[in-house]
Amino acid sequence: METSEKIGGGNDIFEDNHISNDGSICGYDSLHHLLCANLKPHLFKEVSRLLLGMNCGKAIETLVLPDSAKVISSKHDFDLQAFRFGADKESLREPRVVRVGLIQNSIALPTTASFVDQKRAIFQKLKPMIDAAGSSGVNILCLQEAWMMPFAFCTREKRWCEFAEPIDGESTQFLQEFAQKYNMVIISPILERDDNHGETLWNTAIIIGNHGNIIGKHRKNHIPRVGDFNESTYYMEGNTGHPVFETAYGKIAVNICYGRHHPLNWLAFGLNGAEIVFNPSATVGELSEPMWPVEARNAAIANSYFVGSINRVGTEIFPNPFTSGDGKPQHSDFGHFYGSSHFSAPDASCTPSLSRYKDGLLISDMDLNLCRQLKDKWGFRMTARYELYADMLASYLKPDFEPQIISDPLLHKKSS
Ligand SMILES: NC(=O)NCCC(=O)O
Repeated sequence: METSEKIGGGNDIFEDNHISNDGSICGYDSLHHLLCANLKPHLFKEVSRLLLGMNCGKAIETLVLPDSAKVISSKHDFDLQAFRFGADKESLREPRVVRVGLIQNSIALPTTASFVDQKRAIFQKLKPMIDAAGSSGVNILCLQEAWMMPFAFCTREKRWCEFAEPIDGESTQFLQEFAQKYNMVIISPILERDDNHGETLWNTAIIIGNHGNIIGKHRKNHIPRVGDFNESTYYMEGNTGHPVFETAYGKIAVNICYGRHHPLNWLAFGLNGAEIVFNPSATVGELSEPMWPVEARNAAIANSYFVGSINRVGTEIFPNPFTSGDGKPQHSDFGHFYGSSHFSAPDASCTPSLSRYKDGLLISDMDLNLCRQLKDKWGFRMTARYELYADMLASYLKPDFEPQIISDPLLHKKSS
């Protein structure tokens, strides 16, 4: 197919490069829907087998949600999808099914509104979405990276630091009520201000327990220095290691956004025993979209755990134009945050993604027994050569490290 050929056929909103103005791909809100609408059913089934994998030998099943959740989603116009990952029946262990939710959202007011109003409006927008999760019986809910503010870190302007909050600040208090009301663990990624350490800033995920208590926090390990992601102007690499939080519903961890490009970061959460790792993110189409469906799925496979990937949606326009030292003309937005939140499972299956341009709540049941079943089947944990990797890393860290390269002796021989 020619690259300029229109996959969906003759829609005026398409541009030659297939990126439409409304954030959709060729007028569809996800790749899944694009393929479903344009492939014959038997082709769509086969393509889905490869793109979404198989869970226990079957295509991933959808889950029926209570009408109350559907009513809230149509009233507030957000995407609502639900699936279920099964596991094989075991003789000695009962299934360990948890219901997990991911929320993706755009900001609620222009970035020129007062900071107080912007934050309040995001709270208002999230209320019905969290209620829909709660009334659907979600046990663990994760929000997107820095959910309580616009992702202003492209600008390098320091005034956005005002959005930062202590661990027990207003965003946490707002969510604690829902955690208690719905007996739900909530992961809240915020811009943190650490008052006890000189009022420094961090990019932090707070884990709120199902009784509304704060279980702990994790700070983003890897800070991007790519494109407009000028985050290192605001905060440093995290100092909390790779904690796994044992909650009422399973062992969970948080790999914040750019950390998903680092396989050893994923590995460390696995070594500490995580069964579900969340990847709350803020990333844009031009930069990372081809990587998005690959990295989380690979991490789930390699580490025998579930991954919940969340990305914000929409285009956020900032008052003052900025540049990022990459030769691009000055501009006032990051580009389009493409949503597409989804779950990946250790058996290489994954859910379809939420919309590329709409707020959304994605829910999935997952039987955590699948993690050990995959360890037993593929033996990745058992066959890994940690002692070799440890030696390699120890030697790499030495200033006199030399790469282990064995050159073809004929390479540098002078021709006679
Ligand atoms: N928020 C963040 O770390 N974004 C970096 C860009 C990316 O990793 O896709």
